Amino acid sequence: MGIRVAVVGASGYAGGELLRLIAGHPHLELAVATGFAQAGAKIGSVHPHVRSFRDVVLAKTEAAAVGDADLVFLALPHGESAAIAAQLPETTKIVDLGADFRLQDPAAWSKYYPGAHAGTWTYGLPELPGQRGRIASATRVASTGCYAVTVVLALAPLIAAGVADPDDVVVVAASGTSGAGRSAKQHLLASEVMGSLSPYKVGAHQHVPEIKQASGARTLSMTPVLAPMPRGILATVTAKPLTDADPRAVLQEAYSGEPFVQVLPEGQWPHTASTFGSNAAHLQATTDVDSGRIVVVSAIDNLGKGAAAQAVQNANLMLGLPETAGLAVDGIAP
Ligand SMILES: NC(=O)C1=CN([C@@H]2O[C@H](COP(=O)(O)OP(=O)(O)OC[C@H]3O[C@@H](n4cnc5c(N)ncnc54)[C@H](OP(=O)(O)O)[C@@H]3O)[C@@H](O)[C@H]2O)C=CC1
Ligand SMILES: CC(=O)N[C@@H](CCC(=O)OP(=O)(O)O)C(=O)O
Repeated sequence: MGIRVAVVGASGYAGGELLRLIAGHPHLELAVATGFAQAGAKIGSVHPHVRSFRDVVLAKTEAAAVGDADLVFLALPHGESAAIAAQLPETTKIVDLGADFRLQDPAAWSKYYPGAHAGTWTYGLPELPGQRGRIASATRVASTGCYAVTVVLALAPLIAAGVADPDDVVVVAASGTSGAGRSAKQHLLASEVMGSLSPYKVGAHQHVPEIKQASGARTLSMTPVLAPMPRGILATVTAKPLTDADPRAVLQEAYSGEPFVQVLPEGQWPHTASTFGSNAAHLQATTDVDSGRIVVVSAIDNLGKGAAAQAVQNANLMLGLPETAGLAVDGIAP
């Protein structure tokens, strides 16, 4: 028998990807899946691509539904995780995919999110120095934001090495539409998105404080762009150099033993499609010949390394399983 896990918020995009990963995981078993408006529906009607659980009925999202699951994935809208988490036994392991417990600074929370700051859990990015061990011994882990993981992987080693100026970082990052969740929104209609790129939350994105907290950046401008594709994030991160070190060599050294983070061969630049369906992050770096700025391009699948696969990676560590269990390093292309 496998380790019993619950997916709370299973009817959403991140929840659906969690179900797909659990179905193929060698050690995990689905104990229960819940929905909110879609409670009572069969998984087969909500996520037709997840055949393995097609006859499982979504329970109502409430703490009681979780029962005796060993680990709970929370894939709920921001602000909804704390109430459920507070009702679960302290021994129940939880991985939260939402933002509720990511930030250390309550003032940073209040600047970008409604409601009171719920608290701070262990930050779920194993590739940060020392973080893998902290996650392995934690019972509560806050998985990273999708833009945050894309940018932090590109930036943190360069700031830690004193190579990039933490006070001069500029990010432009494009995301597929699934990053905005599944609920109907006018700006996500096919007629608004198809054949068009559009910036949004310009000058005020909620992941900026998370990126600063996790990467060591102090001043950062980020412009998100909605891209006409279902999945994927491609971030271009530029920073003022503080030394003449080769940024690519710094990233290569930082990630040489990492199973999921790959600095691509010289001359190859990341494509979002190469990461689809996987927990991979692809990076490439150079120095801009005109401005002298460091340029790093980083690509992930927002539902993979940006959400569900990252959450499973954290769960694997918390459960003492092989970190890579049930996760793909190879994407789907074209
Ligand atoms: N999409 C992404 O790329 C990423 C998402 N995340 C985070 O994961 C979480 C889920 O995101 P995503 O799957 O995209 O969102 P969706 O909008 O696709 O799904 C939201 C889920 O929450 C349920 N829900 C909606 N309203 C409530 C409510 N008031 N109380 C309880 N449950 C509710 C929905 O149930 P129902 O449909 O049955 O009403 C659904 O299961 C969010 O915190 C998001 O920020 C993190 C990283 C990336
Ligand atoms: C395209 C799009 O709208 N993306 C969302 C990503 C939000 C999200 O999912 O936030 P977390 O990763 O913090 O949970 C946005 O930019 O707000």
